[in-house]
Amino acid sequence: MPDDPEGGMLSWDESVFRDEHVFEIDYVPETFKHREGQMRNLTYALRPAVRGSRPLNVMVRGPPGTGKTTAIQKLFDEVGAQTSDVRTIRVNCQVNATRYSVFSRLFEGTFDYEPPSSGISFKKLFGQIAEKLVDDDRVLVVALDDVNYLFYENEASDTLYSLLRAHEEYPGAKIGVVVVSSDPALDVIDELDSRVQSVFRPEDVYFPVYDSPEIGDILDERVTRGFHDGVIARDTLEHVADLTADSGDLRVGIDLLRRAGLNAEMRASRTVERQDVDEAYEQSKYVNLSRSLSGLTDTELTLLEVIANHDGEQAGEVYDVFRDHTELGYTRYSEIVNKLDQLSLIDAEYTEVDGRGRSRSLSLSYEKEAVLDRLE
Ligand SMILES: Nc1ncnc2c1ncn2[C@@H]1O[C@H](COP(=O)(O)OP(=O)(O)OP(=O)(O)O)[C@@H](O)[C@H]1O
Repeated sequence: MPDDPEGGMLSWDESVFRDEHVFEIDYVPETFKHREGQMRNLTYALRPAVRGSRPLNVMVRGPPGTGKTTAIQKLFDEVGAQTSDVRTIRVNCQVNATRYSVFSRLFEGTFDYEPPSSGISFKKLFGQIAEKLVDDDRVLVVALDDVNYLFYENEASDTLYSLLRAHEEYPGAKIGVVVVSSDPALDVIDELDSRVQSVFRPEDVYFPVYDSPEIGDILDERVTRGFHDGVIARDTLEHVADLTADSGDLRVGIDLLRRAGLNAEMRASRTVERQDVDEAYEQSKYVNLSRSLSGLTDTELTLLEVIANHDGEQAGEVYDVFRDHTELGYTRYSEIVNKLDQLSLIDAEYTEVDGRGRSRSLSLSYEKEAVLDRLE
């Protein structure tokens, strides 16, 4: 309860925050600790591009919230500072999950305007990007961030094939690819068609989860920039680091700091206490869930809701309910089930059903209320 004698919240011009923006999702940190080795390997792979040659392809892997996207952003900034002869484009495959949509994004990055909305063929789209590259004598480095989403949609092989063999159709086109996967269960190379495997031999760069001391160290810098002096005590920050280490996702910690700060303000306190952190954790522990949900289509969300209300039932029974909401056939339904499973939103486990052989039972990976609350 308020520990301010006046009661109520801190007044509008009082705040625990010096700069709340450093806790926002799109903030690119000034320093990037504990990733020196990864940055070195990435720089090594891209160095040829700065000299005008095709760079080495790279496969970046690691669980969510381990700094992969940040590394790419830092690296692309550094390349941009060196030369304007390399074009670097990061594609978020959660948003651009088909080959056509990846290339639309590349078109936009190349020409600074979107491709015609009336639609042009993939071949034309590709041709214009490649010709521009050759005309400008530039090297293109494409980062396919969260590439696992291309696999869920069965678009990964076609997309990579087009990028990796561009120089055959468009002589002089120099393209390097950095694929970034955050799905530990996905064997990227293994899942590609053999025609892609034969041309894709990437350098491997791995991002392990940060341990608690590393998390504390990284968050300490946000605290210094984001909060006024003395707002959060050392042992409270260590508590934040420990909670974050449980999930391994640094996003949890950043979200925790922000929410804990807001909770402190709500109590009209100028300091963030352990209770603020613990209350905040009830929301922050779901940042990954919220992020996964934000990338789903309406149909996928509908199916997830049906599964939430029929937790643990057989796939066939769930489909009967789902069919009341959509026109989709069973094949497409199974594909969506697979995607939700790969995203670790559900567990689709094969079980024996009496007299009917094997069937999958579908159960939620999170508490039902946590999912339903976020679907509203
Ligand atoms: N070493 C670091 N120093 C400072 N901030 C970091 C560091 N590593 C990660 N972050 C921060 O943690 C958050 C998550 O990092 P990032 O988006 O790079 O992770 P990711 O591995 O790409 O995650 P995902 O696989 O889910 O896309 C970002 O807000 C980023 O600023």
